[in-house]
Amino acid sequence: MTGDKLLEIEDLHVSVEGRAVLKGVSLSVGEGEIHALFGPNGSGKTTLLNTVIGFSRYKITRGAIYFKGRDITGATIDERARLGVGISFQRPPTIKGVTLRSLISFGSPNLSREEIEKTAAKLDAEEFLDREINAGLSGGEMKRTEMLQIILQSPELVCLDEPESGVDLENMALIGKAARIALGRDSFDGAACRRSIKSRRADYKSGLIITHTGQIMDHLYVDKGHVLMNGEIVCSGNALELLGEIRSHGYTECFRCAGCERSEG
Ligand SMILES: Nc1ncnc2c1ncn2[C@@H]1O[C@H](COP(=O)(O)OP(=O)(O)OP(=O)(O)O)[C@@H](O)[C@H]1O
Repeated sequence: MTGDKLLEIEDLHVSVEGRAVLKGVSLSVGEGEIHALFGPNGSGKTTLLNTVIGFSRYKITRGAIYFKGRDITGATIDERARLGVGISFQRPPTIKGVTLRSLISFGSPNLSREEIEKTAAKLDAEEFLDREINAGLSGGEMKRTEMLQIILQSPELVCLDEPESGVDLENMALIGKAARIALGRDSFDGAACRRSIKSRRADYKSGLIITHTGQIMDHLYVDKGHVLMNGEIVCSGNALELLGEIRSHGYTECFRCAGCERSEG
């Protein structure tokens, strides 16, 4: 374990409903780094994020997860949230009888009403604060409320599961800005941009982002990418290069390439 690693995943095997989904994933995210996760449908990307978050239905059968040097493999979802792990879901659930405002206040009791409303207004999400969580919201509206929650929660590790899904092109710029803010790269008033790169870096949060289209990468510099296939990371490297390869040759080529490397190694 090195001091600058925020998240370290070692040989992670995970089963969901008795089915082995992750089969030996190892990955580490340094402090202030953003990593992208690519992979075909059903390869295990959401399973990986939800396991890091700590949902109990994802059973870790082998391996370990460390956060800030601490073994959190057996920690509950609440303990992990308190330590600084946060997520914006791909398909957030509808929660009847609970308003978004009360959920935010429950998770972050120190936030003032004004702070919540000001941030919601910036994300064009004010009108959703007093509605039941995600009830009747469009895909894009849900993403805005998810980004609102993660900005206000301000976790040290920001996990985003397909932030662009269901978002139109105009709103994508807003989601991109919200992602930059959640990751400590920007602020609503632009103040962050006026500081030196060195002083800004101190505010950087770490991120693990699932993306199919890579659209979020038009708005955010991603340090590293990983391709997950059939529950294993088959390739890691420069995120933009990987995305380019996937766009040009598809995942079949990743699988073939990984097979070559294994037989060569
Ligand atoms: N609760 C569950 N019960 C049974 N199988 C599950 C459950 N959750 C996930 N799986 C299975 O685990 C596999 C991986 O699913 P996961 O959602 O992690 O994939 P993904 O890479 O995120 O896919 P996508 O790109 O389509 O979102 C899939 O085959 C899925 O059907």
